[in-house]
Amino acid sequence: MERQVLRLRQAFRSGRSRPLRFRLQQLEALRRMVQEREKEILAAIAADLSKSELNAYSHEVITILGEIDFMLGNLPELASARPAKKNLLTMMDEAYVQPEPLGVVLIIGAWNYPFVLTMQPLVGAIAAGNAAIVKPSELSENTAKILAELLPQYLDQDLYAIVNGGIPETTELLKQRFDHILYTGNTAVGKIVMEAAAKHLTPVTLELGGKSPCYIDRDCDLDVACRRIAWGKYMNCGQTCIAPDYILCEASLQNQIVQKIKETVKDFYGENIKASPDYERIINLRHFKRLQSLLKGQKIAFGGEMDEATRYLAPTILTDVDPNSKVMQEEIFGPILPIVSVKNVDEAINFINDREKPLALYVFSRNNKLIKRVIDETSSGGVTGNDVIMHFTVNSLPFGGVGASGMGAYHGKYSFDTFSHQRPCLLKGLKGESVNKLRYPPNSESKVSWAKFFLLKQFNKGRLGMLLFVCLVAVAAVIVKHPVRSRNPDSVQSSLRDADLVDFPVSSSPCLGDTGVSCQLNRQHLEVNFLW
Ligand SMILES: NC(=O)C1=CN([C@@H]2O[C@H](COP(=O)(O)OP(=O)(O)OC[C@H]3O[C@@H](n4cnc5c(N)ncnc54)[C@H](O)[C@@H]3O)[C@@H](O)[C@H]2O)C=CC1
Ligand SMILES: CCCCCCCCCC(=O)O
Repeated sequence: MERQVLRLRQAFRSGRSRPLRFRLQQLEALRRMVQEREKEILAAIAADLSKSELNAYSHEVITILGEIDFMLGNLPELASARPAKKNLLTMMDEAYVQPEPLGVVLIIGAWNYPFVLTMQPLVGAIAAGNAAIVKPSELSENTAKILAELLPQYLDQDLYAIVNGGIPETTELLKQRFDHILYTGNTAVGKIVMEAAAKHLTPVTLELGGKSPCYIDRDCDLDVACRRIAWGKYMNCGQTCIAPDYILCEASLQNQIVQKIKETVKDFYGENIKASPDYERIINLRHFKRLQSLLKGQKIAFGGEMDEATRYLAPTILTDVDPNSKVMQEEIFGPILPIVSVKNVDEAINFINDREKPLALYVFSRNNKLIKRVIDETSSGGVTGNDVIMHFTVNSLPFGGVGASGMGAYHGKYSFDTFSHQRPCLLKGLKGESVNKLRYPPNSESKVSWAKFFLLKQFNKGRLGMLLFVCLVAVAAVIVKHPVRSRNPDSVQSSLRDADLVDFPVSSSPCLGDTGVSCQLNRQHLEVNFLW
């Protein structure tokens, strides 16, 4: 492992990953991989999640193609230096922010969208000019295997590597020094990752989970709301980090919601859900049993059927759910939808704020003011009003959690920024020492006062006037000493060129007190000297 990281670091040090042309070429190669090997990729995802290839395409492949296209189209702009605003002391200098790659980054993915959760960060890492190690989840073993096979065929092997394995391999990997780690997965492992990263002071992006609430207001089109919620909850068999975890609504809406979701499920998956190519299975027996245990003691208003052999768990709705029950204590990550009743929106807001900050928050209402109010008075990684999941698909929005649901964000420009250092650059000339005396010892009241003028823009009218006056005196002095012979601009210039050094010890002037300013005009330029 150590040698592998070293190999990548050496390749990064060679500077190969930095030129824009190289990054674009690698991104194009990645796009070629997705297009040319689409069948194998879809088959792997499908096998891991008992998913149709059509769903594998629309849940995963499409996102990656979109992300690559975004980067190819926007990289020149994202990677270019941005001019920075200057202060009075640096106005003659060059100031800009230059994004630079971080170095060797580690991407640890989860199993539920095994292609998206590893490849989307990789697109950002390549775009930003880094070397990267990708560690797919061992639970989605087919995707992990196909990635290990395909990536070296398309990408630079010394800069981008796949490491496969489970906890021992990841533990070993985490001992190495990286320049950034982006981890997707559960909160408990997130803490392990962060602890390991801390040993090297490695910054982390943690894409974690949580219970994403979904509030349905009384003033709402319930048909539309229930259709959208059913889509987001039951897609990938509920194994989506931003799936609506539970519904909050007034008790009177409960039965209608159950009825409408029930009808939608029939529309989506037909009478025989088990036979639907659009309905997936639970990833493994451990998760199946965990979900089974969440149903104990609950009122199942719809669904609940299961088959351990195939890890089938039907789309399920629980009603009158006690907020203290187990199903409301942990992220469900399965096709179980509890409904918790609240009296009104105030109680819903309090309910949300009494718990950990979720990864996503959903609000359904005809009343935009109510939606805005819920957004203003709560916190979550992301929000979608009158829909679910969809904020994930907008790559101009940062995707990430807050508090217990994670830290940092990615997608589109935010991926590029996550894997870049925004390096501040200030380029000065070697002239202007007279102004620089302001910051050199010994310090004085007068220097501090000038520093305030230059850096805090605390204009003191007298001081500003004095500065203008000094400049005027300087120009006047030149003219007196070397009268302009004609109005021809060329001769004015030659008069200035010929000028000897003109020196005005203005500080000695009684009217200027301790200003400490003198003016000099030499052959090249007028220089105001600060004699602090
Ligand atoms: N915020 C987001 O974008 C997403 C968050 N998630 C969250 O991820 C969770 C589901 O994923 P998991 O079951 O955690 O996926 P997982 O079991 O695939 O684990 C994630 C990664 O952590 C590694 N790992 C596991 N145990 C480890 C340990 N002890 N030390 C070091 N590495 C270890 C695994 O090898 C894997 O690569 C849910 O909570 C879900 O909400 C899932 C997808 C997206
Ligand atoms: C058009 C639908 C695309 C949905 C993709 C959702 C993947 C999110 C990853 C996650 O939340 O676990």
